[in-house]
Amino acid sequence: MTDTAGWRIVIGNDEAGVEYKEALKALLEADDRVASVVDIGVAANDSTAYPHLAVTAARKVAEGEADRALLICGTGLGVAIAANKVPGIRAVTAHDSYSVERSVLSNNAQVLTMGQRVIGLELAKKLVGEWLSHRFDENSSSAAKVDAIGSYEPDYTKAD
Ligand SMILES: O=C(CO)[C@H](O)COP(=O)(O)O
Repeated sequence: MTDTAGWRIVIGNDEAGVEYKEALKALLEADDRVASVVDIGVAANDSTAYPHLAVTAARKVAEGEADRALLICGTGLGVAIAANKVPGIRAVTAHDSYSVERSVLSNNAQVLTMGQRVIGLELAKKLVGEWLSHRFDENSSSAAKVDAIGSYEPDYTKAD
């Protein structure tokens, strides 16, 4: 994202996250800091397992179609674990203000996940609003540490 363009966000959920996905999607769509919202989540009667939608969303970020992803499941945990399987993706579950801030400023996480069965909706909305205001500083002391995370990713180009 450039300073002026607005975030391109992909949002997703499994059947345990439908209600919050709808509420948070509406919040994002009404926010001037957001350029676009792409919904890859499932409907209430769709039992698609959370890893599939998490990886779909994470791939959109990894491939540059979106800047960030917001994923909702029952706990937020499964979608984070699955999204982190996509090379280049840093996905975190965060249900408090400080963790949301540091997920961006320390970890340059592009994917935020939350659990509909864990956090109240009003707090989730507040945190998503805060999330939009945080931007990673590539010149910060955290940048080398984030690079170090990437250095542990498998390099498939070296496969025999
Ligand atoms: O929270 C979930 C995964 O972390 C998901 O919404 C429910 O998963 P389940 O407990 O395996 O049904």
